[in-house]
Amino acid sequence: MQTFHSVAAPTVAWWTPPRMQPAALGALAVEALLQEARATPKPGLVDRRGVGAHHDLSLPLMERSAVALEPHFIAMAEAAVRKTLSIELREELGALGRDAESAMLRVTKGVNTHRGAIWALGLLVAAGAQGATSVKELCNLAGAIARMPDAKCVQTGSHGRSAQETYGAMGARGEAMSGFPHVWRVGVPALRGARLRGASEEAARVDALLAIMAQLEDTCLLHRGGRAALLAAQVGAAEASALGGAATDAGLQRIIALDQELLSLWASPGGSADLLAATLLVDRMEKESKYA
Ligand SMILES: CC(C)(COP(=O)(O)OP(=O)(O)OC[C@H]1O[C@@H](n2cnc3c(N)ncnc32)[C@H](O[C@H]2O[C@H](COP(=O)(O)OP(=O)(O)OP(=O)(O)O)[C@@H](O)[C@H]2O)[C@@H]1O)[C@@H](O)C(=O)NCCC(=O)NCCS
Ligand SMILES: Nc1ncnc2[nH]cnc12
Repeated sequence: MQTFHSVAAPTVAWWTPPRMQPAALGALAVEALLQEARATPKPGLVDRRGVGAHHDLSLPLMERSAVALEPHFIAMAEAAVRKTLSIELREELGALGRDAESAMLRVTKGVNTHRGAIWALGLLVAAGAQGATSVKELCNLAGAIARMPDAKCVQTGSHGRSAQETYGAMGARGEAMSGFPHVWRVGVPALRGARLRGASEEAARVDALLAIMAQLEDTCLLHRGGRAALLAAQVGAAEASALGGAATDAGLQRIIALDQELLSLWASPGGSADLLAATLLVDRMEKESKYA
């Protein structure tokens, strides 16, 4: 009779991917902002066609602003490497974010190009620096950081705040504190679904924006045009998606019609644009962490 000698199973050390380095995280954040700004056509927004519903923005200005933010995203990632998830980390990120806003205003000569994006992408970069790798982990950890108090954050009046008071909108703060649901549950699935259907990368990015616009309570739209503007954007984006999105003629026609509608309302979905950038960032961070 054959005897079997027991062989001790090799102890499997759970392999954890090395954390992405702050410099790499900063570069990915800027790349996401540049890809967002250049994606075309985006209803009401700055893109390669023009300036959308903005008198003070342009594609070159958005690009200069994005590039100027790289050292600030790196600094946020470095802070998240040095500190554990704590109020101290939250307060340091808040201070670094305000520094980034000041740098943005210096580069843009006072124009608000990326205030919301600094907030969203800063939190996600910090989450990546703390070792989160999957899309969901990144959004969950960024949400946990956002929910921490920042005693040094002076609550000034803002368009988002007034939209919150007038319409009860959650805004950028609420989106982050909820763990970026419009990124992991809406933007990333739309981006990856469009790619799987064979859409070009640019069309997939526009489709991700449409999916976000169709569901997001964007305080930029509320600030500019109230509920009418928000509804026009949500309905138009949903219709464009249902017609096949940016990879189809019918979808493109509806996108251009929506662009005209938003221009006539002088309304711009800046918050949705930020969450497209956040979608592109976490999509790439997850990929990079698999091959780190
Ligand atoms: C939490 C803060 C972002 C402050 O938020 P709050 O809502 O109080 O202040 P706002 O200045 O209104 O910033 C909100 C910006 O966030 C984007 N956004 C809007 N809706 C949403 C949403 N539902 N989810 C996610 N993000 C959203 C949007 O930002 C983009 O649009 C801006 C450009 O568009 P534009 O229409 O030109 O905007 P304006 O120039 O203001 O209006 P006009 O005069 O032209 O009509 C641009 O910012 C894009 O990024 C909203 O604008 C955070 O900034 C904060 O707390 N700051 C204080 C300092 C701090 O602690 N920072 C560090 C944190 S790590
Ligand atoms: N492409 C864009 N156009 C207008 N506002 C924005 N905020 C962030 N990205 C934007």
